[in-house]
Amino acid sequence: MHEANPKSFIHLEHLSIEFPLFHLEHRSIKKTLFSKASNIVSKQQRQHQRTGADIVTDSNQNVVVQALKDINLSIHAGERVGLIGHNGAGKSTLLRAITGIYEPNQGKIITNGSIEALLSTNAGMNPQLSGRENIYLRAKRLGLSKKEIQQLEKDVELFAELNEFMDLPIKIYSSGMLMRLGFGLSTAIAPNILLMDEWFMAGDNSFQDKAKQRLINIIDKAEIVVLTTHSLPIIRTWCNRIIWMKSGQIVADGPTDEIIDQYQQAMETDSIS
Ligand SMILES: Nc1ncnc2c1ncn2[C@@H]1O[C@H](COP(=O)(O)OP(=O)(O)OP(=O)(O)O)[C@@H](O)[C@H]1O
Repeated sequence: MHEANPKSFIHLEHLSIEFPLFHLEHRSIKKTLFSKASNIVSKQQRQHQRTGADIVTDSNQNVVVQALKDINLSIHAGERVGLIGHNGAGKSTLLRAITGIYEPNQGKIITNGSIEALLSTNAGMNPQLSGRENIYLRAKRLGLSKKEIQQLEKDVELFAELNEFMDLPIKIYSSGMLMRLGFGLSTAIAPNILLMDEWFMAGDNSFQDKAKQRLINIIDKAEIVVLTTHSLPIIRTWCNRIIWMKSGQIVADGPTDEIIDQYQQAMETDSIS
């Protein structure tokens, strides 16, 4: 396990993110949407296992999805955080906000330490460029030296096993080939802060084993890990802190066993009520 370095942190203050639904401007569509939404909400008010964020109108009368609502949170070096909650609770949005993909509507995101996000297989890659050129592109963004670039290229090439396809544009790759390249690139250099949206594993069995080993390697080296998953065994194995989200807000935050117990109790109560 990596030794805790007090320098890495994630600090979120009053973070809110809304997604405008521009195509829903027409009055009748809004009306239909809200009559449906209010029915769903009233049915689900007692339930923890709802789906999706709240849909509201903002002060300018635009229809928006409230993906995150006033999140206050600090994560420090040594923490392995699992984000849990229903589909659409805001887990991925939270990770994307930390990486800087989404701008906050309100609040602040302050981070310290290099960040790598395993969110999608082709994030940050240019489809017109070859696999090799995409490696150079990433290396340039990371500001690597000539020697480091050579190491990165060798490492990713060996891992991805794309042979002559390495020099062809990635737009012609199959999804499994893209996964090999994207995963190889994202896991080549251990970041201080590792963010993972579910555990992505694909391809044949030998690829899965290799991928798992690579993932374990960067998890061990990272000072902070934040991952979203619906798998409680994965969370129990890897996380020392759980943040339980519901409709864009934090419901509970604490040590893994404590929060998982609360979560399971809530699920049982819902299923028998
Ligand atoms: N680009 C977008 N435009 C509009 N709404 C969006 C957009 N991205 C996400 N949302 C909405 O924001 C809410 C939160 O989504 P998010 O992907 O963060 O949920 P999640 O907790 O990761 O869900 P899951 O467990 O299903 O992956 C959902 O209601 C989703 O529909």
